[in-house]
Amino acid sequence: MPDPRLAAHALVRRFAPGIGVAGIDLAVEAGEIHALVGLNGAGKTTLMRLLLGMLRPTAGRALVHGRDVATAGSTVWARVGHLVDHPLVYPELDGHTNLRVSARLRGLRGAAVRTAADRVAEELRLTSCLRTTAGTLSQGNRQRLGIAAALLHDPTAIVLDEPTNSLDPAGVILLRESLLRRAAAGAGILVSSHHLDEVARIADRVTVVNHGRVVGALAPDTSEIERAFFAMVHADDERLSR
Ligand SMILES: Nc1ncnc2c1ncn2[C@@H]1O[C@H](COP(=O)(O)OP(=O)(O)OP(=O)(O)O)[C@@H](O)[C@H]1O
Repeated sequence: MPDPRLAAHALVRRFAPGIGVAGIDLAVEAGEIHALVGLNGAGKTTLMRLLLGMLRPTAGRALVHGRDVATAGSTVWARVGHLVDHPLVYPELDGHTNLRVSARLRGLRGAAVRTAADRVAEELRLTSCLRTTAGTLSQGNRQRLGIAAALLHDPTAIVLDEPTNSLDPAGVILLRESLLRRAAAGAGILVSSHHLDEVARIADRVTVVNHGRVVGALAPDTSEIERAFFAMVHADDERLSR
């Protein structure tokens, strides 16, 4: 079996005030949408930042396309797309220039830059934002632009931290369709969300994180998935408080 697109092996990240990630094993396979759910502060963003090499682990390993993130080279990162923390958007540039800059940063050159920018703008219905300075866009349109910048080079490993934040219902649907299409084409996608209904619609696997650890998995077709989520988290809290 080929390497997972993304993998965590006994990943730990401690911070001075406490623990962010306390020993997580996780894999995101090709063709899969893998959702991370957890309460605020559970460790989802920290795990994603470790998988993207934005944070160094205290212990354990993070792999992207089978390579340790600490030593992965530019050809490996050129096949990764991410939106973690804030959309990677330059506020003083217009939408189209932002997309072209992103394409270049991802290694695209020549005519491929414009083609990729135009295609993703069409896919995420961004055409009306292309001539507008990004800093003056609404929060939701800035988020769409950030998602477009993360996806325009057709990455095979995708990491999106709460991508539906600020999106309107039309944006949520466009993102859903885009991720399903990309997974069907072989991308491995890790996505965090607080919207369990949306997660249930798109995810192949739902991993529940609590206090920096994986505490279980929910089948996406679980009826009353919110109730099942809270039951799992509360059971873990109870175990820890004993
Ligand atoms: N740079 C940092 N310095 C200190 N502590 C941090 C840092 N980053 C994260 N933490 C802590 O690590 C824990 C996990 O945070 P993280 O942001 O990963 O959670 P999360 O699941 O993404 O939460 P949310 O749903 O609120 O985005 C929290 O206790 C947080 O305070």
